[in-house]
Amino acid sequence: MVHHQNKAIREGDNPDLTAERVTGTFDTHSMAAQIYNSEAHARRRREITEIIAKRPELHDTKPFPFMTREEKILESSRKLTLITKHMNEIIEPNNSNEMFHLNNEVLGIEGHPMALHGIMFIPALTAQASEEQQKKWLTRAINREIVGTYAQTELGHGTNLQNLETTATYDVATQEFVLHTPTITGLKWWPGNLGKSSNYAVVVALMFIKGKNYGPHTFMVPLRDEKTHQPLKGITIGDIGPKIAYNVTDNGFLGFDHYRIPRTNLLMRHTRVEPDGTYVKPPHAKINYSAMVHVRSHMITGQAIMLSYALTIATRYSSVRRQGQIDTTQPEVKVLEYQTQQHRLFPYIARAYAFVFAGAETVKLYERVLEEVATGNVSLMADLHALTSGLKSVVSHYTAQGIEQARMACGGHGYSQASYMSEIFGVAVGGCTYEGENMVMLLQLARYLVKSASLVKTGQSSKLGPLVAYLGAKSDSTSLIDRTPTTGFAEYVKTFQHIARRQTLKAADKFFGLMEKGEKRPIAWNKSSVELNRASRLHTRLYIVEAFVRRVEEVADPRLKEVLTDLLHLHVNYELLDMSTYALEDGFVSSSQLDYVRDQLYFYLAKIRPNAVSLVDSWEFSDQELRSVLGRRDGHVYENLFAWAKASPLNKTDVLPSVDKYLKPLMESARASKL
Ligand SMILES: CCCCCCCCCCCCCCCCCCC/C=C/C(=O)SCCNC(=O)CCNC(=O)[C@H](O)C(C)(C)COP(=O)(O)OP(=O)(O)OC[C@H]1O[C@@H](n2cnc3c(N)ncnc32)[C@H](O)[C@@H]1OP(=O)(O)O
Ligand SMILES: Cc1cc2nc3c(=O)[nH]c(=O)nc-3n(C[C@H](O)[C@H](O)[C@H](O)COP(=O)(O)OP(=O)(O)OC[C@H]3O[C@@H](n4cnc5c(N)ncnc54)[C@H](O)[C@@H]3O)c2cc1C
Repeated sequence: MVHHQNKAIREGDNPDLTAERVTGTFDTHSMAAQIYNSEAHARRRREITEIIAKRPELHDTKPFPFMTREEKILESSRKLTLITKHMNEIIEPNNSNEMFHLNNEVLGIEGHPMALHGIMFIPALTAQASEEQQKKWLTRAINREIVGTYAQTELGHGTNLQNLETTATYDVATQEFVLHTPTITGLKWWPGNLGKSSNYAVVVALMFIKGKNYGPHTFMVPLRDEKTHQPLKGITIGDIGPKIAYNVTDNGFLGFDHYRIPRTNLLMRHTRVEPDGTYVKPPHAKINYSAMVHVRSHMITGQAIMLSYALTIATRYSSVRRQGQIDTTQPEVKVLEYQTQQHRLFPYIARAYAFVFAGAETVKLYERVLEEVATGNVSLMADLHALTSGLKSVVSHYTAQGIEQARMACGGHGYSQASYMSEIFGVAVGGCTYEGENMVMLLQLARYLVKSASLVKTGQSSKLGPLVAYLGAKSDSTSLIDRTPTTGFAEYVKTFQHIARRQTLKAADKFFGLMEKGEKRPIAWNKSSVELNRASRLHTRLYIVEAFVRRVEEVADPRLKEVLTDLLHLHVNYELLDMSTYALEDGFVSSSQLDYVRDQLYFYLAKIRPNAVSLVDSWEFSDQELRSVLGRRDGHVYENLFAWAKASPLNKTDVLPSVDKYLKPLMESARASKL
């Protein structure tokens, strides 16, 4: 067997796809180590994939699109039970990265009965429960003796947490909190796995002590009997019905009727209520929002992975799909040869890499903040909140757009559920809403930016944090892109900094100006909010570019460095063109400079072309994980599309009951009336 740089090559594959892999200039295992941020993790992913490949009981019994929701939940529970039983044979104990991969392979992205247990319930208990409480609940949760979720959002309120309606009123006499849902709109609504699976939840409720509202607090609440799984008395609970996607997760509703829990079920790591009702406040007012920050920090990587699923499917398929000619004297080309197809896919391949690099930095910062907060140091919480608010919004927005572009790049077959594109899109686009609606979270970042702008305007730039230090720097008068003989990334970064700084200062000026004219602060804020959110997006996109630059600078392997540098070139040119209005409006970049940027973009589309398949193969998704007929590693698309269609439940019989019952009589009566 010939040794190839692209490790996805196998004998018997579609030769069109093999031809693409042979042109790859770098080792895909080494690139996987960049993507997954360590050689060891990339290797472990492959090992886990191999273990699963050898265990048919962990495979899907039929394609997900052919199952009903009930069947999917049953199938997912079956596999969840198996992986729980055999967890220690497959992954390292308590390794959340390995667990994430195991879940994606075996259970898939549509969710499962313990999705929220791992991503929010355990993190909430870890960060917010006292040691004593952790002894009582956390070990049981980790052992899966109990199943939990995070119940915050209500029918009437998701964004505005101060106006939640669920109350937890302290009863000094019994030392209990009384949980109550006063109205329909106060029903908890949306929490994942609340509907049918969980028997506990970390519930967010407004805490009242002696008539005073202390705002949202988190409580550990038993919901269902541990033996019978029946709802406990005082609890109304159920599933909210099918959603756009993510339907294996039973998002639920929950109401309380004067439901009592002990005082000690308030999560008390940072906040306390003494038996007599004395309130001990936390070191930071938002410390109990940590489970949200946990998801926001990790979902950047999750989104990058879902974008790459779609790009892997579309890029592989574009290498085996032949349609039309470029040179009419030549045979039909692979659709990947079209510049429009490359322009549709390659900038998103670059974005997916940019997002995963930014995601790794975010998780690192999150872990640092988590450690510091545990020792009482809350100084970085605001920075982390601002960064994750911006990143979750920008990354989920472009991920959804990229997946939709990838779907359209697959033509008609992209519209078939055999592509799995609609599910990937549906799951990913949820990220624009959950963990804070994107506009709302951009406005959270904007608060931080406006404070920073105010420091700049009052001559206190030295106080700016590292993420916003550029706001205090002076711009060159014009961009130096194409004005220096060796235009490099530094000129692009300075241009993005200029654009983000100008928009931030302009939006802040608008806001401050309105207040100077007498507008009340919240009115001035609302009237400036579109401009403020533009600033947040530009700031975040600058951060993503910088994270990409930092990573490329670190890479030692020259072959990897070269292709990642190509991708970075593509990224900065594409991004600049995409935000060119901002660059042009104050003349910082001229139209002739933009022509250069455009030429560079086309140059790098062509340069990346031979590496396109290797760049998506490097994410090392198995066929089981991708669940897409179009995205198959071996490229044998057509025969498998036919097999997939034949397996459709509708094809079990030649004549459907609907035909017997309605269409046949209809046609017969139409024929009869003609006689
Ligand atoms: C397990 C690990 C695996 C590792 C492997 C890696 C792989 C990748 C993992 C992939 C993960 C994919 C996950 C997909 C799973 C899908 C599951 C979906 C689950 C969804 C769950 C939910 O949606 S839970 C509900 C979420 N809800 C929200 O987000 C609500 C949004 N609203 C808010 O957050 C708040 O209301 C608010 C922030 C908008 C306002 O809060 P509040 O009203 O209290 O604010 P104030 O106006 O009083 O104060 C503002 C002030 O507070 C500061 N602040 C706010 N939040 C924070 C914070 N968290 N930290 C620090 N500071 C904060 C804010 O900055 C303001 O400060 P000022 O100084 O006043 O400006
Ligand atoms: C797939 C999925 C899973 C979820 N899982 C959970 C879970 O496990 N647990 C849980 O508790 N919740 C969960 N949620 C709920 C989710 O967190 C909320 O839906 C989300 O925070 C948005 O809140 P909302 O629905 O109240 O939107 P709204 O706030 O009603 O948003 C509607 C519109 O109003 C705008 N808007 C609202 N407030 C402002 C403002 N202040 N300024 C400007 N514009 C504003 C928004 O931008 C948006 O355009 C989930 C949601 C989804 C879709």
